[in-house]
Amino acid sequence: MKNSKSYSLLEELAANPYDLTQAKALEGRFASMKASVMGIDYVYACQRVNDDVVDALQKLADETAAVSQFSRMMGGEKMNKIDGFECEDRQVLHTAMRDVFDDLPEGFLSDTEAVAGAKTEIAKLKVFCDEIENGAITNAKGEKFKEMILVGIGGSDLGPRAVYLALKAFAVEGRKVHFISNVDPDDAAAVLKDADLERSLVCVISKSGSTLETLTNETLVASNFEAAGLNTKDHFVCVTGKDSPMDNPAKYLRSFYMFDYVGGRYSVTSMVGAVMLSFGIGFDNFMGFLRGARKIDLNSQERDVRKNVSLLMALIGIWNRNLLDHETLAVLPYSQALSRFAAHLQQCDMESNGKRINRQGEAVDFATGPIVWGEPGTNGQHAFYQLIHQSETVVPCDFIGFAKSQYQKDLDVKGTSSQQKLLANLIAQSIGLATGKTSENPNQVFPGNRPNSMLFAEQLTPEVMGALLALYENKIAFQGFIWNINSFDQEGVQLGKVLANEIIDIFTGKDVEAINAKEYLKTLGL
Ligand SMILES: O=P(O)(O)OC[C@H]1O[C@](O)(CO)[C@@H](O)[C@@H]1O
Repeated sequence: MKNSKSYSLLEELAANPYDLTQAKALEGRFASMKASVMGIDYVYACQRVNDDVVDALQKLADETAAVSQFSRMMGGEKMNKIDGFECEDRQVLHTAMRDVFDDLPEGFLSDTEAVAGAKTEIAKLKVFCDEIENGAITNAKGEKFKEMILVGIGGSDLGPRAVYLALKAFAVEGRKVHFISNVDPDDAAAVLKDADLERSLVCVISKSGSTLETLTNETLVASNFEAAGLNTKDHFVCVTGKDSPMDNPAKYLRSFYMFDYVGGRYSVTSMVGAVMLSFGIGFDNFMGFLRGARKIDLNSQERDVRKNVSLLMALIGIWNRNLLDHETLAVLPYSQALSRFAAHLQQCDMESNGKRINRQGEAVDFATGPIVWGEPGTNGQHAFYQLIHQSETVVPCDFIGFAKSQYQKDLDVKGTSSQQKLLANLIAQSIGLATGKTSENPNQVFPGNRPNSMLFAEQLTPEVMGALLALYENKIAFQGFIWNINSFDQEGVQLGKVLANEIIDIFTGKDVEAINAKEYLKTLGL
């Protein structure tokens, strides 16, 4: 990236970025600095960019063939690899999981085999959902299932949980979903205390079928079912990779598959999210969610950066990270339903782009993925916004908002509804961070020039949620393509797993060297 012509141009432009604090700085920018897709507006008026910067970013996208790389990924080219080194060496086809609507425009790429695999699993799922609905599948007493406990961690928990919470307003009447992820026994204990086991399905999710936390929790939950006199085969379904250690259909009421070309953190639109979401919010709503994601995948193949929203988000992220040197990105949804969305994006982005070598195995000479974090507004305003407004650290922010609430249950208090109050705060924060405020009192000076964007839609529906998810997934992929890093492996989490297993061996009395671990345990009295 750094030796491209467009990057030199961007460096020149970055010496004097657009000053959002000057008089009338925002005038006329809201209408012109907006890209829209599926009724979702991405407003970047409060970013430190002008048309010259956006043009240079377009050149960077062109020079790095970002869109072509994305299309080739969708077509099944192996994108998960490091040339010349041992690596996963795989295709990256989470987009095929939503390429199931027979809507391929001419000239667009698709991987027919992966699409066929996705369709097969969706068809199996539809049958399963109907059987639960019409009572063909029940508990031993012939009663219908009304709860589901999802057991999984990382990509097998964060995304599905974030989306379920986002769409809980659309829950099937009388149904509930619980989540167990942490190997902390209190996580499972708290859920099992509240769940009606007799009327519960358990959905165990692990792509590898070998994740310590998930296997431990599966056994723990199963022991509770057995203690209650329930046969786990009547209640447990699994989602796993074909031929993984968990691929044992005889053990489960139903087995669904995900594929090695779908990365864990990109798996929400595969069976990983599908089984639970179809149970919790209904099969049709799940398909609406998929449709939203699919529409964004198609938009992501648009060359013009002012029309390709994911690409624009990616490039503005690169401007902030590499040219303006901002280390983090706060995702701030003004929607309680999106309470776990930032946590999901944290994994999706940081596990993907927290890398320091390129796809040829050489060290990169620039920063890659930002630290991603966030909480819903207005709650966050009363917690960490002080730092965002007035500290030395500049934190770029992505605001997310909706014109209408989901439940449409609101009350006018002192002339405005709660939704209006929420929106007033959202817009106020975006402007305030950008423009800042002068004062005679140094303690009341707001420096401004805190870059932020806004993603805004009419209402958080299943389709809009699918779109939001794909906007960020594709943004992350675009950044990886432009940085020339592999966004699809996660070697960085392996070391911790190996070391934890060594310590588990110490606990079980095995003879391992692990001197540091032994001393550490002794200090802690363990
Ligand atoms: O689905 P699995 O194989 O249990 O993996 C769970 C998670 O563990 C990781 O491999 C690393 O934490 C994630 O990438 C993945 O989402």
